[in-house]
Amino acid sequence: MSVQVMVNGIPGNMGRIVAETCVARGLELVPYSLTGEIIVENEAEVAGKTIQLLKPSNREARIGEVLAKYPNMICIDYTHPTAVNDNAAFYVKHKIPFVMGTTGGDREALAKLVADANHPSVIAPNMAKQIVAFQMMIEFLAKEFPTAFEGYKLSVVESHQKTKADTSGTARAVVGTFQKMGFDYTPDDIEKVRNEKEQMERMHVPEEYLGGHAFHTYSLDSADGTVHFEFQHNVCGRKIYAEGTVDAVNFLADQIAAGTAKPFNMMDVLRSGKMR
Ligand SMILES: NC(=O)C1=CN([C@@H]2O[C@H](COP(=O)(O)OP(=O)(O)OC[C@H]3O[C@@H](n4cnc5c(N)ncnc54)[C@H](OP(=O)(O)O)[C@@H]3O)[C@@H](O)[C@H]2O)C=CC1
Ligand SMILES: O=C(O)C1=N[C@H](C(=O)O)C[C@H](O)C1
Repeated sequence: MSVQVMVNGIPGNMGRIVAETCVARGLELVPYSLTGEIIVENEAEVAGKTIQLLKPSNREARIGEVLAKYPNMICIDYTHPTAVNDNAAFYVKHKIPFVMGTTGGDREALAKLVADANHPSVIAPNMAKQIVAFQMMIEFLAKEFPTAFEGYKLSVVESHQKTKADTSGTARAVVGTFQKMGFDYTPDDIEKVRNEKEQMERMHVPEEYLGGHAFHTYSLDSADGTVHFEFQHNVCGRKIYAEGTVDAVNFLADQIAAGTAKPFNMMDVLRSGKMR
């Protein structure tokens, strides 16, 4: 039996591509989606299906009908940083397993919510396999060689499409790991580039990807300026995250079937060998 998924955040950019990727990889797309209050339409055409859009104001009244038809569905959330905690509380309340790709919100409260309920979930600010591997590499550095870059100066710059609502959740998470190495640097210090001219001229974002890209550079410089390290991940488009999201859904479905589901992150998914 194929896994049933409700993709929330349609008709947004990630919602659309994730829904298409779910269908392409053989998952059953549930024809409902949680959306924002200001969306005027009640339906959207995605992946060859008509998707009914449920707003924060009517989702409580409608979710019973959705769960009656799709009792085993898994939700995928690509909505808005302001919706993260509220949506997660909704999934926990209705006992719906979920994969949360949306960044921002109160991440500590989110982690506490799922931990207290031992709720089946995968939460991560980045679903791209190779970026998750990079995050694990930096975690390894922090654990095994925390003083390797002692005295160095950290700087982080990220560029995303100008419509992005928040600072990169990935950069925030990586900065959290650098903090474990003693760097006096906070997520507020991350430099955001949202000006398209600067994105092309300084960050070298190809023009055709101004509407969807994620460029990150983490620089480490020795105190005397003679040594420079640079870690960079530059993604054009969004396909890589959509593929990782489907991997996360399949992983979570396996855990549920085995009776071992609990809160996970993408590092757990990568470790499982389930990422394509
Ligand atoms: N984990 C990962 O690998 C990745 C994470 N992301 C994250 O995913 C999120 C979405 O990105 P993106 O698709 O580009 O953003 P978009 O703005 O294109 O789409 C977001 C959609 O969510 C809707 N929305 C707003 N509020 C709610 C709500 N309360 N409930 C449900 N839907 C709502 C928006 O509607 P409206 O326009 O009316 O507000 C919009 O349709 C961001 O946080 C982004 O950082 C993105 C890529 C990869
Ligand atoms: O909004 C995006 O586009 C992205 N959001 C995620 C983040 O904030 O880290 C992941 C990736 O950078 C794309």
